Amino acid sequence: MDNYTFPPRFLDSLDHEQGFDRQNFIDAHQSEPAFTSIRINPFKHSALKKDAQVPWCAQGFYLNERPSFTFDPLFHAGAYYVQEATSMFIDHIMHTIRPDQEDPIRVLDLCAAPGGKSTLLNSAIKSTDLLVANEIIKTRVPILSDNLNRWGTSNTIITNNDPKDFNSIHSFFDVILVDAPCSGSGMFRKDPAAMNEWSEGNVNLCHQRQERILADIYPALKEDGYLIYSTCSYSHQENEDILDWLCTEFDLETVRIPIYKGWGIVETESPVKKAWGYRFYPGKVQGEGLFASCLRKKASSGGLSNYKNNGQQKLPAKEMDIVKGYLNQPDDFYFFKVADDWLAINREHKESLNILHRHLYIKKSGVRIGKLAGNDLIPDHELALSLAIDKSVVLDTPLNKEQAIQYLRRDNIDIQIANKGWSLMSYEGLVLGWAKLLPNRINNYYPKEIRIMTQQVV
Ligand SMILES: C[S@@+](CC[C@H](N)C(=O)[O-])C[C@H]1O[C@@H](n2cnc3c(N)ncnc32)[C@H](O)[C@@H]1O
Repeated sequence: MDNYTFPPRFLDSLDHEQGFDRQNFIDAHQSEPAFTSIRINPFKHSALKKDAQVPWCAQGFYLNERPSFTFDPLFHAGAYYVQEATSMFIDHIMHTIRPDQEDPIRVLDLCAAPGGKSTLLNSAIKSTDLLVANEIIKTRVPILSDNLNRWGTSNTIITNNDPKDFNSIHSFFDVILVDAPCSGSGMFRKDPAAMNEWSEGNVNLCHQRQERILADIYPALKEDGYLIYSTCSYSHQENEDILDWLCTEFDLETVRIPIYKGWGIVETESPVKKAWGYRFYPGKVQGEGLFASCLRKKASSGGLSNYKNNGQQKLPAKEMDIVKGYLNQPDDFYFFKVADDWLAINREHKESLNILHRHLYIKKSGVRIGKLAGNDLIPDHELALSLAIDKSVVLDTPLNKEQAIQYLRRDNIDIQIANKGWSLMSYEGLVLGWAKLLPNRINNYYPKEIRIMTQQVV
């Protein structure tokens, strides 16, 4: 990119940063293309074409060319997520702090939309662990839900809360990720227009907001629990200064994450408390700018709160039997109803769900199975994408690529049908959604909010 003009004072502000090489950084912005990378869904196997491996994430891969993801049915089926390679470092942190199978944990992704790091965390934990994915901005919750629905797991709760709403939930989470809103300089190569927004004043405002968010969420972290903090900014104030502030104001200690020299990641130390941080500079790594760090809450910082849960819905047993019939391992689930909808979440999370319900605004929990009309289930789209569905009890219609795109557009599907009733619509063995097969037509139930609306460029 030839006409790359960094904001005045931006490069000067980085000159003293550890590992910053001005010329190398400028060259990377002017001559290197932004990289395309995907992270595959370990729960949904497919024959995806992958090129080189992202060094710090076993499920991360670079693609030599950027395909049209919108027109790839495997993307809509949740076979992978398109994510910055550097963001995948959070996977390495998760595997470092939790190498073995232990007791179930609760993980919070506080600033979650659109859900890149939530799907990553979801892959890094077990189904007996819980993920709470929170997004403060209401209009950004649907994209977060869509991405997590595609991932297919049933151990996630999505909330729409301000960080301060978590203040009353003491010592609840074992891991909290704060992927904070920031000044965004790490994305300059992908989004040069963002350069016009950069100013020292904005960096300052971001710093203040980051402190507020972290102070609000701190009580919700358990003793011995981990706080992962990341930004896509290069500014010292939003990174190392925040670490110094955290280690001064709270009972937190720094956690060193092992890295290999060949990865090109710069390890930094905050000036006062010597807290470790990890900087990713284009030119040194194949990816965009990122800062990540990990802290641990000291064990002496106050006792664990005990939560009592007495909540139990009275549910009609006959209906429950019908609903259970659609899941693979129904005994692994706790079933509940919200209005007319039947939902299920991994049984271990019943108590957490009831506790969170008292404090937070829950937008989605576990998997929405559908509504009953008499003895028939009107299945929900979430059930189709879920790993929990028992495919042997429903019809499954395999589609070729052209038919899959017709389906994803909610167009008529060009196919002969022999059966009648609700059917999964699949592509290369992965489910895209539901359709109702009728004697002389197919009713397409792909949700209209997420249908493909653009024209394919050939
Ligand atoms: C860097 S983005 C998160 C990206 C996301 N973690 C991912 O990997 O896809 C920061 C998020 O913080 C949210 N946010 C903005 N202001 C916030 C605030 N005051 N408190 C908490 N979150 C905020 C934004 O809406 C945005 O979704």
